[in-house]
Amino acid sequence: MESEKSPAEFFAENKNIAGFDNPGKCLYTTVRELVENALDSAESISELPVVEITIEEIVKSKFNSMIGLVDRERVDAELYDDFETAKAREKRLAKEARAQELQAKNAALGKKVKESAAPKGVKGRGEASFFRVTCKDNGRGMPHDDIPNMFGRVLSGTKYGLKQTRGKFGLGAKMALIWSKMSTGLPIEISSSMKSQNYVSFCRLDIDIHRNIPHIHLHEKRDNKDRWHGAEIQVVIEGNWTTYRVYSIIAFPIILLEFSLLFKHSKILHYMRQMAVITPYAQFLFKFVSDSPDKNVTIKFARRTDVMPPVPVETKHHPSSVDILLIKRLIAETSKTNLMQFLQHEFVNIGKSLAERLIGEMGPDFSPKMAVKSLTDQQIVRIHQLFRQAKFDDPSGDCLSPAGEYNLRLGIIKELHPDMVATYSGSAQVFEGHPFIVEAGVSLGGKDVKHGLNIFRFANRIPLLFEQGGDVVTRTALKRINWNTYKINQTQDKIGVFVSIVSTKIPFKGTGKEYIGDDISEIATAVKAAIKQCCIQLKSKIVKKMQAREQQERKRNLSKYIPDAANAVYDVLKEMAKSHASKKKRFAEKDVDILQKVANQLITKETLKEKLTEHVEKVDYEMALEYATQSGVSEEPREDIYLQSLDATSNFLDFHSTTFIFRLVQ
Ligand SMILES: Nc1ncnc2c1ncn2[C@@H]1O[C@H](COP(=O)(O)OP(=O)(O)OP(=O)(O)O)[C@@H](O)[C@H]1O
Repeated sequence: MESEKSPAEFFAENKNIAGFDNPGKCLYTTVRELVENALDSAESISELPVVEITIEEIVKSKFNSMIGLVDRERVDAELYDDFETAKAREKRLAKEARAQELQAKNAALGKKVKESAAPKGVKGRGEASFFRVTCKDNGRGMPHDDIPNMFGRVLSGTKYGLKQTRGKFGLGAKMALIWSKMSTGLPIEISSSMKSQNYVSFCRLDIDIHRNIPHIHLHEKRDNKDRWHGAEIQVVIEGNWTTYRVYSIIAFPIILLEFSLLFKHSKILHYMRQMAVITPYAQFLFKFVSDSPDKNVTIKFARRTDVMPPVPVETKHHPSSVDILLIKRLIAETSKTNLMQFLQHEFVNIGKSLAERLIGEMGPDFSPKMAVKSLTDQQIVRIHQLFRQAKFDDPSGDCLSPAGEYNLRLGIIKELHPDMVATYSGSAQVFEGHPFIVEAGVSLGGKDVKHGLNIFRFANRIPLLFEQGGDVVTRTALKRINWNTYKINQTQDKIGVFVSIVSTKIPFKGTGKEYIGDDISEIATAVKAAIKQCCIQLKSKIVKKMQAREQQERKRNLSKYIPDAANAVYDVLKEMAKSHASKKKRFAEKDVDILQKVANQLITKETLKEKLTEHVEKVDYEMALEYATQSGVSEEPREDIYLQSLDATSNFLDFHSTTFIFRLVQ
């Protein structure tokens, strides 16, 4: 018997496509999807995002009581997959303890800590943990009646226009709901309120996977006393939280180290940190809550700027970017009747005269007035072929919303505290009819940065954390940049490479859409150029720093010899003064003056030391001045200082000088 699969069923069976491959990834992807929806929502109403994410671990017994299942003790232990004999357990624990000790030692010595440091749980599928994930935002909210369909129907509605979006599949929260349905059977809870709405919509629903329709448990309006607007989504899923405070067990004293280890083990925290880099205008509060306090984490990623990139705007398709299916869809959905209007209105960069020329070129079967909906399959193929071969102006990048050089720089400084940073923002370019912009940052030094290359990749302003190896950014940074040329040591220095690509189409590779391939030469070239631009800026800073260091060293070396030199000169003067006193030798008038002062102790060793020190200082100052005038004071490395007001609504008054801006909060 033939049966048809609903889209929801299809994704339930192929959840790896949407990033739900294993419990760890499921928790990660759920958080990601909710955070990205929250940002989209706040940005869509130009509200500076405030996003709160809470992951609450629910132990199995608590979970069972939540669903009304009586917890049963294991009776027949050997029946279970994770059964371990007493001897095997002892062996494993000893091995783990040894590994931890070694780790602590290595970490204390500043050695690289292997990622596998987390103690592995015992083998078996029985390890399931449950998590309540809550994400609250201050965004647009959702219309009361639309909520069930927004969350409970996969692939609902077609997006007609084209624009830069954070999502990869248009599945996001729905996939999280399907996963909760599959792993815990619990519904999703949504609270939402739109601006100036006097009620909060509350909806508890799950999805009828077979019929691909929402199954509503409760949908009601509640009081909105606080005039809140935004959304709060809560879902309970099976997952895995892989952060272990390995060293807290053996009371390792350095908190900072613990923090960096935390980052090492948690993709979610990595993600949050990278999101904070690319979204410095948002405030994130991340909480992990469990029954064991040493596992709990609260991290606030503060907002550092009020400057938000513009909202990406919808654009029409570029003729060289469409395929046959898309042309058919555009024909089916267009409100235009004839071919001429269709070409002019449904694509960018086809004006009236170009439309006429194109139709002429299509052949005698085509005419400007012909009904567009009457085009045959063959005729559509002809149009497609012509679109592929004809020359069109490039699409403009105006519809794109890059992070902005200022924001990228701020983000890097606030999250990594590097010693040096350079950023660059390229102009819009095109691949296969899609505009794209590459922005880059390169930093040196900083907090929680390992030696060598640390690569941070962003696509449409979301961090990409998996499948780094094949990515165009990784490959370019590793293979096509000669770091030595820029006085950067590829293995010794702590190098941060940040590349953000925005486009109406990100050419992701792999089923998980976690990396951008290296095969699109336009993108590869732009990435290389952007990184190089940063390196060039850094090189001049590095050279200046080196010169400054040399100068300092010269001063230090000269100062080192001052006591000896003063002693030697003083001894000579003393001898001369003696000779003068005993009239053994005659001296010139002006020397006599000095020698008398030496004899009368008006010039001492100390005087000489003082004078020499003064001289070294003076020479050093003069050289520094000369150097600064030569290289231009304005080009001196300048560090930005940010003062954050306590009250975001305050008015500012800025004092501008050539070297700083002072902002007064009124
Ligand atoms: N926090 C939120 N605030 C307001 N609307 C939301 C929020 N989360 C989801 N939505 C609405 O629900 C819809 C469905 O969300 P979902 O994540 O399933 O798909 P998507 O956002 O369209 O796709 P993707 O997440 O892959 O970009 C969204 O398009 C949006 O309109």
